[in-house]
Order: sequence, then C-alpha cells, then structure tokens
Amino acid sequence: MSLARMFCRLNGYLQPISKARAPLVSGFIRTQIEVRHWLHTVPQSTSCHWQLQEDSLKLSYGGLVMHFAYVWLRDHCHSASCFNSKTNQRNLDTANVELNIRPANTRVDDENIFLTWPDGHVTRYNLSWLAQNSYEGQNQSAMQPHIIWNSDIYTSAKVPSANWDKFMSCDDELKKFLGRFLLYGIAFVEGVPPTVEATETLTQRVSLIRETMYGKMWNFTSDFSRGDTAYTKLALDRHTDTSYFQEPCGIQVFHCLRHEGTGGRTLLVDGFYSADKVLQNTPENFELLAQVPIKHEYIENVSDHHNHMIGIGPVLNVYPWNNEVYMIRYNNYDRAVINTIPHDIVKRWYVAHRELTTELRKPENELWIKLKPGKVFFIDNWRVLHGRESFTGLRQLCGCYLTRDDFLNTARSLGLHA
Ligand SMILES: C[N+](C)(C)CCCC[C@H](N)C(=O)O
Ligand SMILES: O=C(O)CCC(=O)C(=O)O
Ligand SMILES: [Fe+2]
Repeated sequence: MSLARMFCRLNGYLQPISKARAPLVSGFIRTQIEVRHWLHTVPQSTSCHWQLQEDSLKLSYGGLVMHFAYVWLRDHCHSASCFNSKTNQRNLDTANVELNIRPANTRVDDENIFLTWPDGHVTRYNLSWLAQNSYEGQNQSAMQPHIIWNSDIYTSAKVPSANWDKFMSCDDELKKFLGRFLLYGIAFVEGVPPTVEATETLTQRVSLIRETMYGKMWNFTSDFSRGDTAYTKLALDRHTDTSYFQEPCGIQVFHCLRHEGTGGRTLLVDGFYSADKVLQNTPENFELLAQVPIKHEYIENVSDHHNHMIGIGPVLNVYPWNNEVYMIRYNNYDRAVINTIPHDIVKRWYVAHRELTTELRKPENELWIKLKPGKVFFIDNWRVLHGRESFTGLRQLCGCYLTRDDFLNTARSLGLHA
C-alpha cells in the first residue's frame, strides 16, 4: 500500500505526504469567477483592495493577500445580535447560515469593510482584525516563537535563573521567568527552601498542578516503590514523560532535595532543535514522524498500584496549517507494540525514528546539569527531553506535573504571547 493511501486510511483529512507541505488552502477553494478589476476605495491613501469572488472575498491589505469565504464572514459577524462582547461568545446559530450566502452590498472606509447580507443585516469588519485573523496571516508567523538550542547556544545565551524571594513577590520576575521558559522550554528558580512544601508553593505561582496516578506532588527515591525505572538508580536515556497519556503532561518540575552519592546528573535535549534538523535534512522522514500514529503504554502492577495507560499519536505533532511542531512524544522505554502500520511503512518509520534519535544523541545537543537542593527546574515536557545518569547513594527528588493550559493562561495574563 502506498504511504499516501495509508495516511488517507489512517486519517481522512491528511493529505498525501508529497503534498503535505503545500499550502492547505489551494485546491480547497474553488476557482472563482473573478470580478475583473480590483476595487479600491481611496486609491491614493489606502492600501486596501478587494474583489468579490464566487465564494469568497479577496482582500489585499497591509502587505497580505487574503481570502475570506462568505460563509466564514457571516459566521464571524461581531454585531451585538451575533456576538456577546461581554462573554466573548458567539450568539449567532451557525447552522442557520445559508452555506452559499453572498453579500448583497459592500462598502469600505479607511479602517473597515462593511458587508450587507441578503436579509439586510450589516456586518462591519475592521481591516486589521481581518488581517490578524486570516488564514494567510496565521500561516506567516509561528504560533509560539522559540529559540531552538544545542548546548553551545543555550550556554552562550547565559539565561539567568529567577530568585525565589523575587519570584514569589514580584509579578515582573515571574513574567521574565515565564518568558524565558516559553523561549527555551526550560527555566530555573534558585534559592528555594529544599522542601516539598516550598516547591509546591512555587509551582502554584505558575499553574495548577496536574494530579496523576503518581500523585499531586511527588517525592521519590530509588526504592522501586512504583513499577518504573525512574524509581531505580539506573541511567535513563532522553525521553519525554507520560507519552502514554492522551494528552502528555505539559510541564514537569523537578527539585532534588537530597543526594549523598555520585552521578545522577540530569540530561536535557531540545527536541525541537533535533526535529528541525530532520526537517532540513530529510523532509520525508519528518513527515513520517509527523503522520504515523504510534502507541505508548504504561502497565504497572506493583503492590497496590494497578495502572494501564495508553496514549496514541505521532512522535512529532504539528499544526496542519503551518507544519510547526508543537509536541514531541519520545520515550523508547514506554513505546508500545506497533501493530497499526504495514511492514513497508513500518520500516520507513524506523529509518525516520533512527534519524531523529541520531540527532537527539549528538553530544553537542546535550546539556548536562546537576540538580542541587534549592534549585528548582521547569521542563517543557512537550519539547525538551530529559534523562539522567546512573547514580549511587540516597537521592531524593520531588516535583510535579503542571497543566499546560493553566501555565499558558498565567503567561497570557501577564501580557506574554503564549
Ligand atoms: C516523575 N515521576 C517519577 C513521578 C514519574 C516518572 C514516570 C516515568 C515514566 N516512564 C514516564 O516517562 O512517564
Ligand atoms: O531521576 C531523575 O533525575 C529523573 C527521572 C525521570 O525521568 C522522571 O522522574 O521522570
Ligand atoms: Fe522522566
């Protein structure tokens, strides 16, 4: 079976791989019967041009050429009867919009375009609002700007840690911390009292804690109290956690409260950096990792703990409209049986997985740090992989997972783009 057909079967809306990087819009919008000339309001003073096409309005404004389907335009009317501006919720019943609706009249001033619908209802669209919310506008910018790093890039950026006292009392310090975290996918707070309670207080400044079967705050040593290698003294290769959840935990917080022994350093690798290398070097491997869904699984039967978790999704999760990677699931320990892909594609998937692994394992991409009591460490578990060196002696690590939505909510409330 061809890869393209395979993907159609696996996921109806995906395009065949060879076309996956072409703009999604082409081919979806029918060829239009075009109005012959651009219409413009005040040719000398504005840069707004528009054309009424068969199913859509073509608008040129602020350096962008955009297309808005009429049904979309009717659906996005923000008049008082269609939209409740107090709750920011739609009032209009989309199911009642005539799918082939066309405006009966169009008028433009310096800042707005006004459409009159066949029933006489008038919608005013602010031109900047249209530009910001157009498909073409989204396609040009990343949803979340990042600085992707290898060890040298991160080290030379000399990203400062936040300080516990300031972090707890000053919103500006919190904002700076969150800004760094959004850019790099890791961030540190120093001078924290080495207790579970202080670690919890600190994280609650950032987000709600995501309770899982490991508990809310966890505090663990190498006692194999749970059925997972994390609870031993063995080395752990780079991985993301909870790949076996339908929605892997967004952020992981670690605080080493005690270590009397040797080894146990933490390894960090920016997964987005390696994914980008694969995209640059072998786009077809990137597409395979982005399109073939695989399973991860957690099966635990130790003392009172009986858990069976399954998460399904590709290694690289990308936004379909701009191909931007937003989440990596990479955990070779927890990867489950692959039984959903025919053998020829499976082999190509292994080739792609090998290329990503080779990138992730390049020594120059590895950042090694030693966690110490007092230094709390936040990792974007959708982006940055962690691992650890084997160790000797008593080592006690506490921490928690955070819900991504609540973390982003805090960042937005402080005025950050998140
Ligand atoms: C962090 N904490 C010790 C609580 C859990 C560790 C989970 C380990 C699991 N293999 C995974 O990668 O998800
Ligand atoms: O022991 C460590 O440093 C980290 C172990 C680990 O990967 C985890 O708990 O998720
Ligand atoms: Fe882990």
